[in-house]
Amino acid sequence: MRQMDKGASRTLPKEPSEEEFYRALRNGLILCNVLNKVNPGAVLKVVDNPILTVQSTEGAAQSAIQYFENMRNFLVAVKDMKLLTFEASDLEKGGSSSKVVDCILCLKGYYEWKQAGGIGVWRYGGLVKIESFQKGSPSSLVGSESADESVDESESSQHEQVLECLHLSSEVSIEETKTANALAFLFDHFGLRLLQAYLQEINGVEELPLNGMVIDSLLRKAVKDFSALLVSQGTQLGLFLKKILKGDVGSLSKNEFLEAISQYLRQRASLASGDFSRFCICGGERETIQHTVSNSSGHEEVIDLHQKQLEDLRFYYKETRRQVKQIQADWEEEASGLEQHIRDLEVASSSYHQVLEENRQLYNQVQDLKGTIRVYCRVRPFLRGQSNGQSTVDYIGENGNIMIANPLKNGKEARKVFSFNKVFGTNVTQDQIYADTQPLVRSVLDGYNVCIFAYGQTGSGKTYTMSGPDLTSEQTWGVNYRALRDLFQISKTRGDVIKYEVGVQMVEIYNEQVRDLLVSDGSNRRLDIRNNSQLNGLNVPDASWIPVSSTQDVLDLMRIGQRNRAVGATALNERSSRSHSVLTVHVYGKELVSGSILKGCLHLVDLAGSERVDKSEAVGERLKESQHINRSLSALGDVISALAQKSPHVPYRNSKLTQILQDSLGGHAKTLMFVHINPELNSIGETISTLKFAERVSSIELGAARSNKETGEIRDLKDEISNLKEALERKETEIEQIKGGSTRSTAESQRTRAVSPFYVPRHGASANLKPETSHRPIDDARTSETRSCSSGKQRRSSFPSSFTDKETLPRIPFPRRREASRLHQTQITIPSCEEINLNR
Ligand SMILES: Nc1ncnc2c1ncn2[C@@H]1O[C@H](COP(=O)(O)OP(=O)(O)OP(=O)(O)O)[C@@H](O)[C@H]1O
Repeated sequence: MRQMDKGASRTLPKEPSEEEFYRALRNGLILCNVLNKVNPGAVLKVVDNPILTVQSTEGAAQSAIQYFENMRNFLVAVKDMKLLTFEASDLEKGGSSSKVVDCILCLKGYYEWKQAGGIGVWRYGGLVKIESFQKGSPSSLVGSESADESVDESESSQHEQVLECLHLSSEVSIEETKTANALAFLFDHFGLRLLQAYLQEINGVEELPLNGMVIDSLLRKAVKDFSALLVSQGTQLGLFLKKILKGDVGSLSKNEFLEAISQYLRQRASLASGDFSRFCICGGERETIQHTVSNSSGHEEVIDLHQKQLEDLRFYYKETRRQVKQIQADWEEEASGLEQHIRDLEVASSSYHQVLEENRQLYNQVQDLKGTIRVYCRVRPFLRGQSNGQSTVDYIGENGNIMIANPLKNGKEARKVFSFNKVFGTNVTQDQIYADTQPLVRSVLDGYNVCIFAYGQTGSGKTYTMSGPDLTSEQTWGVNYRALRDLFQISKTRGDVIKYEVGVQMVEIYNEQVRDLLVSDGSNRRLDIRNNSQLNGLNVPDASWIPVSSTQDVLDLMRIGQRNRAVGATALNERSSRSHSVLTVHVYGKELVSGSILKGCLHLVDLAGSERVDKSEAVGERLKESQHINRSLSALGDVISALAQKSPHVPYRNSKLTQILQDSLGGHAKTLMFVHINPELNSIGETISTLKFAERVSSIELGAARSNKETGEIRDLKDEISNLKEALERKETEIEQIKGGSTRSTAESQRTRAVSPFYVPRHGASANLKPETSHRPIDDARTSETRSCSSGKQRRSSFPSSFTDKETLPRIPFPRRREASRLHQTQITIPSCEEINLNR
């Protein structure tokens, strides 16, 4: 339409929307002009002044009328030409747009037929049929001509026309049936061919089971693709066919036309040789056909050439495909190789960790044999609000190394590496910390003495490790609670073999004074420390010794301890960090079959902050506290140094702290120190001195730890000795009586001995006993009957009741136990028979 009417190219956009298309057609101007091109003079009067007429309302109405004229004239003319037509309302909203399009396409087809010479019969759809123009007749339609002239025709000619019409309509219906059949056949043929081609072309369909659903979707896809192809190729097919008609020949007979098509198809078929993707009608050129017809030998050459090229292409394609497959296979092989390699590495790394762990355990065993103090270092995380701080901990190795970076120093001094048994980073949980401590704690039940103490500057996390931040949450419990819980659990599981009793003491050392933290009467008495006495295994015998049998008992006691400490705290300002707290767990066990006695002791020590006085800038009471702390910690340092140098004199007595820990540091105990560091930059000085101290501690060798176990055999030997002694004494008494002397009874001559199965007299107290038995308990748990002392009074033991005769030694309830334990301070010397004789 744009080509045929210049006005249309202005008002009708190149690719109009449906709305734009109808708006351009509504005034009928384009349609009339186009129709006059197709059939000159078809519309005699065309209204053509749209812009001027919209100037006023009156003008607009007038122009609407004129436009209506245009549309009416167009529709009448089209109807007269016996072409497809439509209603004016079809151009409005809701009208039948397909009728408008049909009309225009019909007009177009008619025009093209006319342009091609108007030969033969032209048909459009099943409704329009127009016969060729008679020579010399004006370029108007036969249909319309005959319609115009029909009025003047005679009746016979009318009759002929009716017959002709009937004949034509029957011809049309036959043709239509034939066309429908041909189309159906073609569709079957093409449909199946299409499906065939699809199945051959689509890769991967071999693996796909062809069920009804797959066939449906394949068919749908084939039909869709084919429809798209028909639409896109349809126009070009039309042009190609018209070219055949239009060419040099001008017009062809039906047979010639069909022959030309067949010839073209044959050529294309041989060219395409099965490659359907190249089979495209639009590639066909009339010239080529004609050239081919006239010059078939040249054509064969071209075909040969093309076929060769095609073969080459096929070969390259196959080769490329093979190469791609090869590369794919190589990649797969390489990937599986890499996978295997990664798996090997994983295995290697896991066995590396295993070996590392084994090494660590072996190392710990060697350390145990040497009696080296075990040192674990724990790094406190940055606290809330300090998260952006620069950490002085540069690196933590898996083998117990820690590297401290000092940004204030250069060169060698900028980085220092320290080695310990283990270093725990900031993200380590309380559970993990205890897991490494557990074996040590458990050995208490086998009769070992164990000491675990926490060292580090104020705020570095000592209390966090030993007690935990929150008593109410089991997850955050520190070593103290976990250790006791563990001891209870194991003692329960061993219940059939060993009978255990567990008791605890809790003291603090504040300003070089030892205070009982488990007192219930609020007394604040100074307590003495007894070393080497091993009276009941209690180093501070005056401190309350409370039996515990469950974790709840421990929690209750801890609360009492904390309360007693807190009392001090209000008076003395954050006392907790200014005093050393010592929780001592005593474990007594008796093997039910052998009768052996196990006696273990666990010290859990939370030391006061280790910072220097000058740094804390303390004055007054604080200064005094700091001086005491410093003194006790430096006494600890001196003890450590003396032990490290294996010096003959170790200055334990220089502080209460070292006195309490004497058995753990110098005896045959297992000792573990948790050294804590604060990663903040302003603590770097303290951090370095703390770690240096800890390294010195880790170098001390105490000698292999020894279990405090007294076997049944030893006890039997002791019984025997005691029986022999008694028999000897009886003999001596008899001799004396015979000599006519004394009337003193045997009972009177006996001196009271300690009643505890765990009692060990001070050095030299029983000098006349054989050396190997002089340090051993001289009484027997099985004969725990109290013996009368010189004053004739009965004394009672505060030891676990299960080891004493219950009839003669009732269990002493808390808090009377404390008083009872005090009784044992009285040193009772037991002279030998020789001594008795000498005295006499
Ligand atoms: N491993 C840790 N994870 C999380 N917070 C910690 C850790 N260690 C310590 N803290 C926190 O750091 C603060 C100081 O810890 P803590 O009181 O245990 O230090 P301290 O060395 O016992 O101090 P003081 O010498 O004054 O008794 C507390 O708020 C504690 O909760």
